[in-house]
Amino acid sequence: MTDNVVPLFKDPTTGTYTLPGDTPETPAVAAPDSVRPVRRWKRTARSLRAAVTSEPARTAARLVARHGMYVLGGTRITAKRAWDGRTGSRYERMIRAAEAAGNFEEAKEWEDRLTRFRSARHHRRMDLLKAPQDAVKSAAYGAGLTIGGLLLLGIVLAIANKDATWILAPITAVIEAIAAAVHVATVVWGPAVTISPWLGLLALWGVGRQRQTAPQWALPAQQRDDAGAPITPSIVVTALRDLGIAPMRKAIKEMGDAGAAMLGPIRIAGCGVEVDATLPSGVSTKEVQGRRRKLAENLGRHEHEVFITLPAAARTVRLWIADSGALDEPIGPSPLVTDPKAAANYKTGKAPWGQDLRGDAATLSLYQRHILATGLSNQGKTAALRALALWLALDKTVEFRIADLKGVGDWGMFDGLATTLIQGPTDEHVIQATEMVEELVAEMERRIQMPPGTVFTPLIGIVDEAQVAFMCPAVGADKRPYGGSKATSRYFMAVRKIHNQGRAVDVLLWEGTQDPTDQNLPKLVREGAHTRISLVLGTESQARMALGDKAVDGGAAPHLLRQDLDKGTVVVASGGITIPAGQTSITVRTHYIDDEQAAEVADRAKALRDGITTAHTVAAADESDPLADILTVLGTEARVLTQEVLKRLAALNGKAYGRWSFIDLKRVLDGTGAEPYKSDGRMVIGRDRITRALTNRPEDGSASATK
Ligand SMILES: Nc1ncnc2c1ncn2[C@@H]1O[C@H](COP(=O)(O)OP(=O)(O)OP(=O)(O)O)[C@@H](O)[C@H]1O
Repeated sequence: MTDNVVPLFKDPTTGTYTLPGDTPETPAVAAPDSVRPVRRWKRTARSLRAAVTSEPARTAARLVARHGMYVLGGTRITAKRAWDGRTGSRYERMIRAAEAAGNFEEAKEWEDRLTRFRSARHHRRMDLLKAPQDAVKSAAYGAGLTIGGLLLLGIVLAIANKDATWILAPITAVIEAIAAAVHVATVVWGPAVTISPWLGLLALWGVGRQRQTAPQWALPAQQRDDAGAPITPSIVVTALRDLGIAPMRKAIKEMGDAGAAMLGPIRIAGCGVEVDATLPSGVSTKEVQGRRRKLAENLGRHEHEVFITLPAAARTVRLWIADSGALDEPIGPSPLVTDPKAAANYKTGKAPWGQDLRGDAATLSLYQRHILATGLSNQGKTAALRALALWLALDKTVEFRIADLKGVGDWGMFDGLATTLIQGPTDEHVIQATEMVEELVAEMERRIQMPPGTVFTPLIGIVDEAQVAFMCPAVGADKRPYGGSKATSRYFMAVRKIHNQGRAVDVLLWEGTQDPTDQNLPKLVREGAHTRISLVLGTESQARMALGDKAVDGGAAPHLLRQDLDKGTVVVASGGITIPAGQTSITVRTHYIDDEQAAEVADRAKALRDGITTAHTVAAADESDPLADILTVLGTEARVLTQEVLKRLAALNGKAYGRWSFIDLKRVLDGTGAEPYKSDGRMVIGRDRITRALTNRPEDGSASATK
């Protein structure tokens, strides 16, 4: 019950109402007088508090504090400047700053300057001792010369006017001028004495305002919110000072205003700025890297908007700080989509893949490099890998064999472009993918045995969702498992062989894999790739698996990308991309090529090639039908060179035809009426003849290659 409510009680006998403590003889004393002041006090305090904490009052308080602090700060700065100008304290401060930054050479230079300043000051002071005599002498000479000069002028005027009174006229004029000046001064003096302190105050306020000496809380609302504010040297130094690294804080405090000497120039770099900071001795680059979030917050940015890398210079961190929100803006479409004439060259070209953080085009060379692309699910791994394949497909010499172990059609546009396209997630698909990779091994071994100097066409094997293969429990008839990472594991061993020897003969493997662990992405496989790409990952240990220790120690941090927000942003460690000196990786925002656009680019790539027939399974060697397979590989062409037929047969079924030569081709075609013949001086096989031979073949004539 509150103090304002007084309970009444009904007397059952009289029916009247009484106050508590009322008796007929002693009426209840009215509420004590003391109650009232207490209530009033409370009310007054409450309204006072409301008035003081109201927004207009706060704004007024801020205004007063702000301008007061400008004057105080301006006074402090002006006094300091005056003190600096008259003493050697500026030099001493620079010496301390250079020492704190560990730059002893610079400290020595400042010390020399201090010595020179002191000796010059000493000379000035000694000169000052003789100054009064000199001043008296100079005044006497000056007065004598002036009076003499004026007299001379008067004499000349007197002669000219033929009137002796002119002799003193110049002196009289000067005396009158001085009298007038004194009169003016006496009139002005009073107001000047009144106004000058205010002018002085205004000047101090101006200095304080210019140097922003008011505390943050005293600023107007729109200036108080410094999130996304432009980056200045003072913001960077303050952010570093407040990182919570004691030696850094101490060193920067000692440096005072000279703290900005730690920084290189702040350069515009794409949608942000870049600045190198040389750390004071006793502070390691790793410590700064480990406090990325705090640094970002101190800079008024989100964590993902600040990147810390290590440039070539020792004890230096390179900060790239995005303009606020700029990283959330999409980058433009891929040149592959916008330029219908885009071309590719496997050996000399670079895939136009995206933009680095500086906003420069990021291009990747795919020449003789195995690729590993890793990331959490649904973050753009397939799209990033596919964009590379689409560019490379525009070089018609490149052959693709693809196994997509997710199989929802992400690689469907390669049907009619790749020679093999396996799509599906089951063990059966893994078995086929394994056989496809084993065929790549067979082709690689065949190429290795060719005479030195032989030029090979690029053969790219792609296994997307490769973790499915490593985790496959299926075991073959020979008791060898398809998955796993044992010495008997078929997929693992085939990948290892290609990693070890494929590069030199242009048999390359690109793998896309999800959420890496030691089980679904064995160490040896991770390290066999020359180009390692990572989208966002869950942990630093996964980042190490994806990109290697060296890249992560050098600042690569895919685990700090934002899941679902940074789709398509990759961290790349590769010799195929230009990485700034000293860095071990680079962050690239890739262009997104959606399924429809991918199909258009693939159609352009198909138009460069002669009707490729894509095999959707890997045929077993003992099931092959050479005549039918020859017809398949001829596609829509009327005649094809025998060498080309052999190549296509090997691609179609490496096990059956991988080691075939012209003799084998001739053997199966002898007596069929479709034997190789000469056209324009070169041996070819004709499509019509093969079709006829197949039509005329007796029912049991589908002899296999091995029969
Ligand atoms: N470069 C990009 N920019 C913007 N969004 C992208 C980019 N790449 C991919 N995405 C988006 O991410 C989605 C998933 O892409 P993608 O299928 O390539 O991911 P993934 O990592 O391969 O997925 P999964 O793990 O399921 O195979 C796409 O549908 C698209 O919306």
